[in-house]
This record gives sequence, C-alpha cells and structure tokens, in this order.
Amino acid sequence: MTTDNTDWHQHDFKKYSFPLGDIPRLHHTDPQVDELIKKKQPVVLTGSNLVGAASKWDLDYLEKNMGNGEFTVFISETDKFKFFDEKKLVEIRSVAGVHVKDRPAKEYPRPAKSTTMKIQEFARRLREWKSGDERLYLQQALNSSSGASVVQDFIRFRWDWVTAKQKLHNWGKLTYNLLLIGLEGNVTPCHYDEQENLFAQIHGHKRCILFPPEQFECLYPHPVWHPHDRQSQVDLENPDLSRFPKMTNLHGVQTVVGPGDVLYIPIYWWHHIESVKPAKYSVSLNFWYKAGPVGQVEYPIKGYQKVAIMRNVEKMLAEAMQDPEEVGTLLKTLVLGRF
Ligand SMILES: CCC[C@@H](CC(=O)O)C(=O)C(=O)O
Ligand SMILES: [Zn+2]
Repeated sequence: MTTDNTDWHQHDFKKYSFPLGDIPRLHHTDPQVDELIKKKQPVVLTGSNLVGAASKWDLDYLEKNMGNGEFTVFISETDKFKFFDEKKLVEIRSVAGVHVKDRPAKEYPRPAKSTTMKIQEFARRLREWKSGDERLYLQQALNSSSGASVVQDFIRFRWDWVTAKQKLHNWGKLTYNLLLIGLEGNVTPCHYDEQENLFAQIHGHKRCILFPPEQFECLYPHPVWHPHDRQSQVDLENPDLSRFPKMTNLHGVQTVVGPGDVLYIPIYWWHHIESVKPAKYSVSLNFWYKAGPVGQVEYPIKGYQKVAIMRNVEKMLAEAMQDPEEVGTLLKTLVLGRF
C-alpha cells in the first residue's frame, strides 16, 4: 500500500449508494492541519508519532502485558456493533430528571451484548475465530490498571504534541482513551459523539466514512432518550428509503487509516468505521476531548450548534410532557403546515 493510500480505492470495499470524497492526509507539521481542525474539518495527520510507543501493541504483546483485569468486550451475531446505552433505560424513566412512562427494556433489541473477559480469553477467542462465529470487539478505557508495560508505553505517548493541539484548539479536558481491538470486518455503524476525537490507528487498517453535522436530516438519529441516542437509524448498506427518503441526499468523505495515522474526527461529525483487510484484527486508541467553552456565537450558527440545540429541544419537551411519546406529536403540531 502506498503511503498516500490511494490504492485503497481499488480495494474490495463495501460499495455504498452515496458519493464519497477523500479526507485530506497531511503531515502533522503542515500548517493546513491546524487550519482544518480550527474549521472542524476532518483530516488525517501522518508522522505525529503520537502513539509510536504503542507500535508494538499487537495481540501477543497486549495479551502478555495488559495485566489480569476484566475488559469490556462486545459480542455481536452480525458485523455491526451499534452502541446501546443501557443507562438510557434507567433514564427513560426520568428523561432529564423527570419521571416518564416505564419502558420495558425488552422493547429494544440489542445488536451487540456487552460482557467482560480477561485479555488472555479475548486473544484466544480472536485467534480461534472463524467465519460464522459471533464477532468480538474489545472496547476498554485505558487506566493505571492496564498492566505495567502498557502503562509505561502510555506514558511515552507524545503528550506534549497532543496537549499542544488540545490547547491550540481550545478543547476541553481529555475524558479518556478508549482501546479498541476488533476483528477485520467489524463495523461501528454511523453515529456522532459529543466530543472532539483524535483517533490513533495502531495495528491493521480501518476505513472511516464521515458526514458533516449538516447531514443530520439525511441520517435520522434515534431520539435523545433512546438507548441508541446519537446513532443513525439508517442502515447505510441497506437503507429503507420509505422511512428515510432524505438518505438519498447523503454525501460523505472517507479515508483508510493505518498504523501511525491519526484521524481528527470533529465533534458532532457522523462516522461509520470498518476494520478492513488484510490484517485479521485491528488495534486503535482514541483520544476523546470534551468540547471547549462556547466563545462568541457567530451567525449564521454552524451545523454542529444546530444539533446541540435540537438535542436540548428534545430533552426539554420530553421533560415538559413527562412522556417521550408525546414529543413527536407536539413537534408535528408545531411545524406541519405552519413553517
Ligand atoms: C466505541 C468507539 C468506536 C470508534 C469507532 C471504531 O473504531 O470502531 C468510534 O466511534 C470513536 O472513536 O468515536
Ligand atoms: Zn464515535
């Protein structure tokens, strides 16, 4: 694969119905990098060595050096690992602190179930995996109990470099680093996060498809009180155009990240991420930062700010009526035929 990864386009990737441009790949010293980040545009930074100390983090190394703790592993019958927030089931009885109708948990099918296992068990199951078996995806926040050697590697990340980015772009605090170890073919379906993300690829490759916040209306996210909050309802591979007609207007950008690449995923940008061949598994580590303080509001307001406003409207209305089911009805009454 050439370093500019153009030959990936010939790779046997899933074909989608919407057009996809390329996310720029720039050396981290290129001044355009910070211009793009300032404009909340995605960009792949090469050569930063941000997680160079983790370049040896393959399955054997991690199996030997991640200690004896239990790690969160998602298991899915399909290739999809759509995030399901169990806490919302509790909150559903008190959206934004207000008691609402009890909703039986069974109402929500769980595409992937969450369990815990030791890294040795996970590594064994990954090595023995064969097509047709249920898929595994380890997703664990790194912390001081992640094994002494791994912690030593972690300390040797380029914290000077990444902290300078955090300060330059006025991001909030680093919330955590999520270690992701998944099988080739695993898919994290289209969703957005409310955090800035420097997504560092360590082993294997990932195809990352991104859409700007302005395409909210094409991606039909679940309501904020739903366990699939922030996740698109649309199956990009098999869209139900009768339910989601605006999906035909979707257009995105993509890239393939490999070891050493760092993809900047701006806050509120939609992303759909697939672990791709040739490696059997991939290892990534993300750096999630809280949003920075809202400075002077400039008009017209930006797409990502509209998403934040829509989220607050949904939460406020659910609280006001104490029943999420009423929100849709009220909003249709408010808008249809009037605006
Ligand atoms: C749970 C986080 C998964 C990750 C995507 C992926 O690597 O599968 C992502 O969506 C992010 O870093 O924001
Ligand atoms: Zn994400």
